[in-house]
Amino acid sequence: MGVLESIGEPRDLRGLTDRQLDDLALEIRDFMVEKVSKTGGHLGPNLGMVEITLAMHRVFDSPRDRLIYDTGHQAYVHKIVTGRAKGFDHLKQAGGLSGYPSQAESEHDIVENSHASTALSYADGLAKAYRLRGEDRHVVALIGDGGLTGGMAWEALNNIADAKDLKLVIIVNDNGRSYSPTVGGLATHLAGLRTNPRYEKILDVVKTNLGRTPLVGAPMYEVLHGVKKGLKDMVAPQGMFEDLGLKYVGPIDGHDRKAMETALTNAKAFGGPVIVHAVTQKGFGYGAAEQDDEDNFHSPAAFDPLTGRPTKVKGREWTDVFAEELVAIGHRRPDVVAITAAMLYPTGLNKFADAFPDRTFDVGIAEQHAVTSAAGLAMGGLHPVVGLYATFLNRAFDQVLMDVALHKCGVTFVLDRSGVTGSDGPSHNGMWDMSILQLVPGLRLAAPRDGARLVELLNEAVDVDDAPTVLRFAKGAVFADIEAIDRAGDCDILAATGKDVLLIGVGSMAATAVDVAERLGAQGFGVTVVDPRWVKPVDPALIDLAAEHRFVVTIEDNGRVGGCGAAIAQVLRDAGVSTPIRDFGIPQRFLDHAPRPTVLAEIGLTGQALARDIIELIASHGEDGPEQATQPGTPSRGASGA
Ligand SMILES: Cc1ncc(C[n+]2csc(CCOP(=O)(O)OP(=O)(O)O)c2C)c(N)n1
Ligand SMILES: CC(=O)[C@@H](O)[C@H](O)COP(=O)(O)O
Ligand SMILES: [Mg+2]
Repeated sequence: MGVLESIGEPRDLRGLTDRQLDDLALEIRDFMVEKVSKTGGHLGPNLGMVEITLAMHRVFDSPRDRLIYDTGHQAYVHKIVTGRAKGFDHLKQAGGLSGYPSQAESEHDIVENSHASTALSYADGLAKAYRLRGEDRHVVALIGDGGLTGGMAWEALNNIADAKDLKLVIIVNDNGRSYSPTVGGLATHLAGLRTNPRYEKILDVVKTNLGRTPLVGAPMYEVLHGVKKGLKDMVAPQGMFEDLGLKYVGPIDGHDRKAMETALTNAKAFGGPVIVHAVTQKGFGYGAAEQDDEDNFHSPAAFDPLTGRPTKVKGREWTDVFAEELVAIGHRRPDVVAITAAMLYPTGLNKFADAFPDRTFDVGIAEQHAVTSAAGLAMGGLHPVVGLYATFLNRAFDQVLMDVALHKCGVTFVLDRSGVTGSDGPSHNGMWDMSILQLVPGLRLAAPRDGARLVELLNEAVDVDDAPTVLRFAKGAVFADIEAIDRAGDCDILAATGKDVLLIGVGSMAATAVDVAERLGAQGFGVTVVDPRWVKPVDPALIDLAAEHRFVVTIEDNGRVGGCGAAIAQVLRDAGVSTPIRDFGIPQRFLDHAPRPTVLAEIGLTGQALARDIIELIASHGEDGPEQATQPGTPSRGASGA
């Protein structure tokens, strides 16, 4: 039996010998490669976290001491040593282990939000609470070098630097990468600390004299071992952390568990805020991940553990269509530039960067800065395209509102992973953008239904130079093109079999709307399916169309509250159109992790469920059947919207 099987809780780590702990580290790495190769997940970040996590749980007493993981994608080892190894067969699956910390799973977990750069703020608050309540508890916040490029982290550090008596240990897990190499002055500074020749020289002196120092006894060895391994603030190059007034310990080899334990033990004993700078390698211990320079192992899908190659061939994705079209636009529009917030490859902007390196800006995990910098770029005569995941735009809402829209800047935001993403859990669903962006005066919002419309709408968006424009599309395989059979205003008519129901399918839900129309047609109901293309502002053509139908139904892969359906209902009300309207979307709650199709079925956003609900809606209005005979011809067929 291996050591891993004997670990049911962190206390089981305390009695292990160094040899057993080294064996455990190897077993954990093999375990994660084997399990994640089947389920997919954040393998690269977690392979770099083995020794650090073992040291954290051996030095601190979780859950009395609180361990917080920034972004939370690197907490697999934490889950393994807190009794959840068996859950990895169902990692990120419906009812299975979450890919992030989860309070429902364990008393050892506290922060579930997967948005980066938040850990130090949580830690600041928690440590203050324990101090005020007189509780002798430590807070340990682990943050990556990428997470440290986020503004919130510096807001927290500014406060923590002043709080000398907070029992707070910050571990900077510096692997030099977010997805891609971490950028900016901070990354350069951290690299400087890692490779400072003065630090290396001192270490050599200590190392070579250690054996010959006549006075060296056991205690001295420990001290000097500590110095060699990083407890050397007297020799540390003057870093910005110390300039801030923060005690800094490091850099330390984050794969040397004993060195980490020594540093954490001393940091704990210090009794005030300490930064422990650990240097690790993303993917450490698994060759394919160590050599990964295109982010393939940050969050891989299932792969062959022997070769590291994906087991499923990915089809053409929404991201690919966007990436290719933006390069084409870039060739004809020298004013178009691109901004990424440390996600060059995941957003597809790596293609634009290859073609136009001087016109591509990676600002680090700094969405607020990305948006306002884009406003500056627009004020300077350029047209920025900001590529983000939809959920991460949430934190830059004020910048969109007051820095871009107020100044009527021509900035285009392209929101990937919009709608239900599913497996990455509640904080990763892109389900709020079409609600919050409704509030922004002058902003134009488009939701392409397929690849052809993505190309069309992206070109229309970059031609708008006096207002923010937004495109949003789902995660994964791009949907098959659905051609329009007619136009009404700027809207595409996808089916027209009668006037019982005007079915407005937004973006990825247009294909589902076509499916619903077919199901309703089979029950004799006549349906007009409309894809608005631009959902904000509401197209006036929808007012006339609504007035001509018995019912209006909207379907969107976004929260119902404040979504497109709500906006359309308001416009119809204001126009005096009394046609009953019902909006379908994501209910206002945090959705548990599960694959996208599973979540869509659970919340009723499938063709079958919607058709059933619409028939019930019609019946609830005291009208039981179709009023008009269904006109001949069936709607054009689209792919399923799942
Ligand atoms: C606000 C926000 N923006 C973007 C992301 C996407 N994201 C997830 S992990 C990651 C890189 C994190 O880098 P780092 O903090 O260095 O951790 P590492 O993966 O290197 O351990 C990014 C950009 C996010 N989770 N939150
Ligand atoms: C933790 C994080 O925010 C990212 O790593 C995210 O999990 C990646 O999502 P995709 O797999 O959809 O690119
Ligand atoms: Mg990193």
